[in-house]
Amino acid sequence: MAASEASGPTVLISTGGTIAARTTADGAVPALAPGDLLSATGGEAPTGPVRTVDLMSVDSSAMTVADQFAVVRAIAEALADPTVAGVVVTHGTDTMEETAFLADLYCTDDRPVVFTGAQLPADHPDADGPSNLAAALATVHDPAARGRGVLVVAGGRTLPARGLFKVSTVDPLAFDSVRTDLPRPVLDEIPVGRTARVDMFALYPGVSPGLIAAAVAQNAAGIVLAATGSGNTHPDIVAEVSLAVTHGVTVVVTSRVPYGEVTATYGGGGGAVDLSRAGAIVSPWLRAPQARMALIALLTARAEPETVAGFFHASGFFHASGA
Ligand SMILES: NC(=O)C[C@H](N)C(=O)O
Repeated sequence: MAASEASGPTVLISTGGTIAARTTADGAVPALAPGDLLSATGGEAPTGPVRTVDLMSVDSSAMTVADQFAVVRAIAEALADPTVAGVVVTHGTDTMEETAFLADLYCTDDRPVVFTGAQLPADHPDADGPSNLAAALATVHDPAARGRGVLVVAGGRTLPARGLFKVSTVDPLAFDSVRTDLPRPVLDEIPVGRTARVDMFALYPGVSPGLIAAAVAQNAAGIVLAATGSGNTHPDIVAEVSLAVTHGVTVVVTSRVPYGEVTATYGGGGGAVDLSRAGAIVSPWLRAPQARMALIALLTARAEPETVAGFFHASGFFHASGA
């Protein structure tokens, strides 16, 4: 999309979350419509015209995969209008790393797509939502935001969706990134209808291998393991992974550690070397929540294990052999 064509409105898609929440006797719940969110910014940013889409009103921790794909489709529908300058999505922060990443997986348009949210409800005296939304709307008009895929704006910080994770339950600086220059392999068709089931487990000392067997028995198409350290676990888990792969389940290994590359370094029966030999695919940078969204998208498109492996390989950096 040429910059000159996109001089029309920004589309603001609201989905709920704390940015839209009011405090009630039963806890904070999303209640505000996108128009209310806009008025709360008090015209703080020079944003140009804004067209609103009231897509849903949910706490992001309660989002379904169908909801997440609905957000991705709403972004695509907004960008189908060539005059639209860009898109802002308001979303709960709990699972923003997942939905923003899912949107980034299908993002081939140069126009900015910016997610934002808040840590404090809209009726809190220090509510951070209005300034976050104003910053997100301003980002749409920032030439430096073009062609970068989906961005996330919170607490005065702008980060790419790919590699993002939530780092604080309450601090306005809600997010950090495993690294901000990750390659962005993209997928071409946003699926409609039923999506593949992918389960995700964190591994720990004494973890029961039965967890993996249960996922296989319940017909999971894929499993993502947030293993310890650089992708390691107990040999009994490796044995279950091997069985799962034999049953046609695609297994991806990542780490429960927030920073650093996940690599097949360790052996000893339970290391990432052993998991790889058992047929698991190593995700070098994308951590479990984002690796799971990628695996859902790939398996819904009926990707073969080689294609899945190719995606995760392309999501990392080339290492010369022996390096
Ligand atoms: N700060 C937030 O937005 C948290 C909220 N539970 C949500 O994710 O919807």
